[in-house]
Amino acid sequence: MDPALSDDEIPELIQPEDAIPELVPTETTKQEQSKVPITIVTGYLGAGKTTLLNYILTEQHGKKIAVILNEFGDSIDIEKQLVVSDANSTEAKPIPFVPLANGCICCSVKDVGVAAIENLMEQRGKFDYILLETTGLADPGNIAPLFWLDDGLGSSIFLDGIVTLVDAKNVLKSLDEGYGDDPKLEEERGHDEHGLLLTTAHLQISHADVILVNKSDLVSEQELSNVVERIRSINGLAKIEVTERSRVPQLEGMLLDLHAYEEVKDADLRFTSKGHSHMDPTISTITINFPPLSEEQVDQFDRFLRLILWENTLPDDIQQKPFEIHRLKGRIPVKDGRVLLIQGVRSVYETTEAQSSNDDQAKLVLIGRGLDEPLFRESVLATLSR
Ligand SMILES: Nc1nc2c(ncn2[C@@H]2O[C@H](COP(=O)(O)OP(=O)(O)OP(=O)(O)O)[C@@H](O)[C@H]2O)c(=O)[nH]1
Ligand SMILES: [Zn+2]
Repeated sequence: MDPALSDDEIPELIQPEDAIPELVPTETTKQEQSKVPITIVTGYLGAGKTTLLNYILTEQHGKKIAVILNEFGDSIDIEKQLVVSDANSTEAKPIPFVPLANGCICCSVKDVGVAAIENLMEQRGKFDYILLETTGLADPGNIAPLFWLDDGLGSSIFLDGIVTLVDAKNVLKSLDEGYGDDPKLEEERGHDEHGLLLTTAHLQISHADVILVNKSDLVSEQELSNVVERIRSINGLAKIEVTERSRVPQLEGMLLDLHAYEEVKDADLRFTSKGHSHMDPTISTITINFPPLSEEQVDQFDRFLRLILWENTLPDDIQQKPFEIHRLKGRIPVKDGRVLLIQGVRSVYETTEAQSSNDDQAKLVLIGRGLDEPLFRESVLATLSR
């Protein structure tokens, strides 16, 4: 396990006031060599998660993959079963989970979860990859920041991305009515001022980097395209793939090596430019384009980000309705030639820099609840003109 870091050794992930750390391509390569990527797999009961994991464990991918099934995020009951696959076996071998000696209940899920995985690697040797399957009701927005943040704390694992499986036959019903088996939880998340329910299905879709629309054999082509359109309107950033029996056409980029929390590439933002209608009343993706920033505007823009992510409000409170941001990505060119690359999940965000680019417009993409695109655009422009 990593030796404890003293306070001044802990790298700050959020450092709006400080100098922005430089993102150089070698950084990623270095990280990938020394750290183990983790993909979080979410999806409601019966959507096909186990089918997906079995498929992966029997595919010849030449990787040693640990599959962790647990109640993560919903309870401290950290894990039930661990399955490790390696290149030479087609048989998934469950191994007993060794609890942490100091895994007491009052520790945060973060400490317990990340430390447990590290502990496991110490005992079993390093894996090439970790897949963490969450329960049907887990909100990935609570889990993702834990792994992402811990990456900055010298952890030996890093968050590669989130994959959400949906059941093509039932997902529209889930979005409209919730999963129905935990009314209390959905009641807590609440209805907005229009009486719209924020369901677990919404949360699993809005945080996803890849969405597998599974059980496509059970719906007609028309139903399938309705499902895809609805999902796209919620999450304009994710890759969407239609599957049967969870058979993804390739593992790389669909399940493994997603690089979803690394450098924001122009291509990552491409889907969102197509102008999708806001079919889902609860959650939508909005895109804001604006001109490159002057150096003086960089601070103003950062203040804007902090306000919308940390205070859930727009400057001058011009949007009275409450909103909620689940995911954020942006490429913001600065007139001095830099490009700011912004990644966020819930209230956690990170700004890195790339040198020079072809971006002639800044592009900020937000996924969340109650986001009013024209108001946000107006607000960004007003902020920058101060
Ligand atoms: N028709 C059809 N059935 C599928 C498909 N994918 C999975 N199934 C079946 O659906 C059932 C549920 O699949 P699982 O993989 O167990 O779903 P899960 O998400 O892992 O469910 P839990 O692990 O219980 O949370 C199983 O009987 C699968 O064989 C599909 O594409 N089409
Ligand atoms: Zn404790």
